[in-house]
Amino acid sequence: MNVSVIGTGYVGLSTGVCLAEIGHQVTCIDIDKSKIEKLNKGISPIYEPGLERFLQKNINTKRLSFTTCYEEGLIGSDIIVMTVGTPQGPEGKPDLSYLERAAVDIASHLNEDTIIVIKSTVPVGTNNHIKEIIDKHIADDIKVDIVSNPEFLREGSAIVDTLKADRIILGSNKPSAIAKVKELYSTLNIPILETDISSAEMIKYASNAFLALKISYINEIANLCELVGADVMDVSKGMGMDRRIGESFLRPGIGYGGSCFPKDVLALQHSARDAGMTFDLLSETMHINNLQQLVLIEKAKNRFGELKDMNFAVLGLAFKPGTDDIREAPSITIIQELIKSEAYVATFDPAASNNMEQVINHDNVNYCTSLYEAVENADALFIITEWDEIISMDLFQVLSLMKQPVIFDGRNCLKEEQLLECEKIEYYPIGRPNLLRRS
Ligand SMILES: NC(=O)C1=CN([C@@H]2O[C@H](COP(=O)(O)OP(=O)(O)OC[C@H]3O[C@@H](n4cnc5c(N)ncnc54)[C@H](O)[C@@H]3O)[C@@H](O)[C@H]2O)C=CC1
Ligand SMILES: O=C(O)[C@H]1O[C@H](OP(=O)(O)OP(=O)(O)OC[C@H]2O[C@@H](n3ccc(=O)[nH]c3=O)[C@H](O)[C@@H]2O)[C@H](O)[C@@H](O)[C@@H]1O
Repeated sequence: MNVSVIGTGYVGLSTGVCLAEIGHQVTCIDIDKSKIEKLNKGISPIYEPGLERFLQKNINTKRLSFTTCYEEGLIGSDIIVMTVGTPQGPEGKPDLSYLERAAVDIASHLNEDTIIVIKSTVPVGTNNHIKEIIDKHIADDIKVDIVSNPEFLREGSAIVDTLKADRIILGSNKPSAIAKVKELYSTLNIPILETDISSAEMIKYASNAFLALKISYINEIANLCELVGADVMDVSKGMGMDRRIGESFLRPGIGYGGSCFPKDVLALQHSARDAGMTFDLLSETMHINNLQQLVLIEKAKNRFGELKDMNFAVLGLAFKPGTDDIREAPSITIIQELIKSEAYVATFDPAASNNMEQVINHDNVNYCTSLYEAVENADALFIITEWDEIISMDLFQVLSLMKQPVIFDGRNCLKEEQLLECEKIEYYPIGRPNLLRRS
């Protein structure tokens, strides 16, 4: 099939590359010239495991190409997949302007009937709104069907998640359009749920908000565990063994970040408010998450009192391992708090330092190219992102480089056996007993 993908961000690029990989002829369109120039050279503008290899392979086999030109990119397209961003707008309402602009661009260059699949995360009613825009701008004799097909991939595992998704949701009132989109995915053998457009749109928000809720729940349990002397890691494990609860998304930490959970929970709350409902569970989920991002700072203040003029190493900047994305990352809140306290910060991240430097460029913050450089002379170390490189660091070397052997582990990711071997360490995890060896 000939497929045009609109937008080459995390979703668009992963979708385009994977559709080419399973044999479709794919053209990706983006308005960002510099991205398209890079992509045409086989360079991925984002860090995503496995993506660049598939990108180069499919460019070489001529199944994948990139352009900034809608006219060229839409020629002969059987299906157009829209993946442009829907960032947080005023009062938490998603900003649909990128999607609306893309809809006008598609409609103005379309010269045959086609199916438009919307993958971007959008509130109920948006697919119909986009269809109205397209109908208004296309030639009278051309017909377009819309299929809502929300995306569930995670950053850091986007390729695997696309090729091995748990489910594909297809929402449409046109059986012929659904049949065609099913054909697009047929070789993947992924279970498909067919539904109406509104339910498909709601499934996306309901899923993301539920996962965010699960994280806030386990984080509150972690905070309670600290107060009553239980170990949240055992609690989480024990809960997860119940198949009705499930073990995933019960990892306690310093809160969720990323480009989607924060914005999607807020957007769902906004939709609820528009519909005359408050949905307090969502407000609580967000409130808990905001406080959780500050938990390590609180622990440091309890330990040291004033943080002024102290040196802190911050390991991990990305909102999760396996990505260079720092959108809404807890590291931003933590570094900003340290700056506010007039402390000095040395950071290390295997992929996200350049992105963070664009957001926080301050005299007190030093971006190091090695983990061991970042910890040198530190009064304490914050672990923010559980990258393999950080989990498997040489703890003895790290402690020997630090001024004081104090570690605040925001992801409970350091190995217990290794910690127990340390003669002198102060280790403060989340929701479990501290390890204090001061002798
Ligand atoms: N990032 C993720 O892991 C996931 C994101 N989503 C949703 O998918 C959508 C896209 O997210 P990301 O890929 O992260 O966004 P992104 O911000 O990484 O990429 C969006 C791309 O669209 C391009 N674009 C904007 N306007 C355009 C236009 N008129 N024509 C062509 N290209 C245009 C931008 O230049 C950019 O390259 C959002 O609605 C998001 O909520 C859904 C699941 C996962
Ligand atoms: O709509 C989206 O954009 C995507 O949002 C999330 O994916 P993503 O944000 O890439 O990453 P996750 O693995 O879900 O992690 C999100 C945040 O939650 C945190 N998290 C996750 C799991 C957990 O147990 N504990 C926890 O604190 C992570 O550290 C991270 O900050 C969803 O998992 C995807 O299904 C969805 O498609």
